[in-house]
Amino acid sequence: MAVVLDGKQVAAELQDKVRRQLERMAPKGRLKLVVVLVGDHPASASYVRGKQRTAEKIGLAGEVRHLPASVTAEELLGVIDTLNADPDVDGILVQLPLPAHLDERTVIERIAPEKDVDGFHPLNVGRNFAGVPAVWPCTPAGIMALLEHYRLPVAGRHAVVVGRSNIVGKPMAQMLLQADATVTVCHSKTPDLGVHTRQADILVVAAGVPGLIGAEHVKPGAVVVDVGIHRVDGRLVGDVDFEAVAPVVQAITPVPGGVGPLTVAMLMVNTVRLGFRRRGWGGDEAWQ
Ligand SMILES: NC(=O)C1=CN([C@@H]2O[C@H](COP(=O)(O)OP(=O)(O)OC[C@H]3O[C@@H](n4cnc5c(N)ncnc54)[C@H](OP(=O)(O)O)[C@@H]3O)[C@@H](O)[C@H]2O)C=CC1
Ligand SMILES: Nc1nc(=O)c2c([nH]1)NC[C@@H]1CN(c3ccc(C(=O)N[C@@H](CCC(=O)O)C(=O)O)cc3)C=[N+]21
Ligand SMILES: [Mg+2]
Repeated sequence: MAVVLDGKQVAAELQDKVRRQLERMAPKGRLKLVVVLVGDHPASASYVRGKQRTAEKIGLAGEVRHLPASVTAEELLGVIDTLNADPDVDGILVQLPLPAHLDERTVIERIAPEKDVDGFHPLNVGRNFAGVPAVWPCTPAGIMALLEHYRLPVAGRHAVVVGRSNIVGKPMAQMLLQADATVTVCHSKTPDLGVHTRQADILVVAAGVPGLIGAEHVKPGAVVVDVGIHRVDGRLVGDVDFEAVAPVVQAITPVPGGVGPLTVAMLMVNTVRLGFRRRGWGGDEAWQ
């Protein structure tokens, strides 16, 4: 039976590290993260509450700017401009997806890159892909922290990523590549997924399809990271059929309690890194 990788535990440790650094800087001021939530997408509202709760717990000011689903592009961009210009605001996150009448690209590109805690702005994407230090998107960054925590080697391994979204799959593949893995990326047009996933030493699944990966898709002894999150019959499940896959592999993340909490913890780390840099409180060495 596999080791169950405890994302919740690793997230708690990361948060504690961040909390101690914020405590040290408390005499200088309080960093602030603003989450912009448009409309009433129920899953989004629940994630956003989780983010705000975590922020407050570790000593960040966490504010949710809740806008109606009917908000115009001009109004939303105006809110972002105000947050960009506000010297008290260190991090801005616009919760995705946005209602269909709003163009996500335009909105993401409006966020000041030095406050872009998601790492979605093209300047940060470009820097990251070029290997220039910037903040990485929270989900892949959290997964790398998890692999490090459990001392699961990446260099020289064959990593297979299922999914190629800008928020998970692509940055995940790039982070694994920069950590010296050999990387394969699969997507909805990949004819035979199993041919690739069965070769994975490290398999990261971010397809958004419940139960997509079964025992027949994995190599015995692999490390499996499940990014997917779905509410099915009132319970949370991932893209991996946990019951079927866990007995075959070396290690696997659960859903819930795996990647999700790490995403939230990394959001805090990114906020603090950007805040320290913007306020001149020191570089990364100041809080690591
Ligand atoms: N736990 C966490 O912190 C987070 C969880 N999530 C969850 O992770 C999942 C993925 O999110 P996200 O990347 O935003 O999703 P997207 O829908 O943006 O991307 C899904 C990707 O998976 C590919 N895909 C879809 N179906 C298949 C299939 N049958 N076989 C192979 N590839 C497939 C798509 O291919 P194509 O490009 O060809 O369309 C696409 O590249 C979702 O369940 C989401 O809720 C997301 C973010 C954070
Ligand atoms: N701009 C933006 N940035 C994001 O990072 C972003 C986003 N938009 N839109 C939606 C996705 C999804 N996402 C999750 C965060 C935490 C959990 C999480 O904490 N999950 C818990 C369970 C939570 C629950 O109980 O519902 C767990 O897996 O244990 C899940 C998913 C961030 N995303
Ligand atoms: Mg949209």
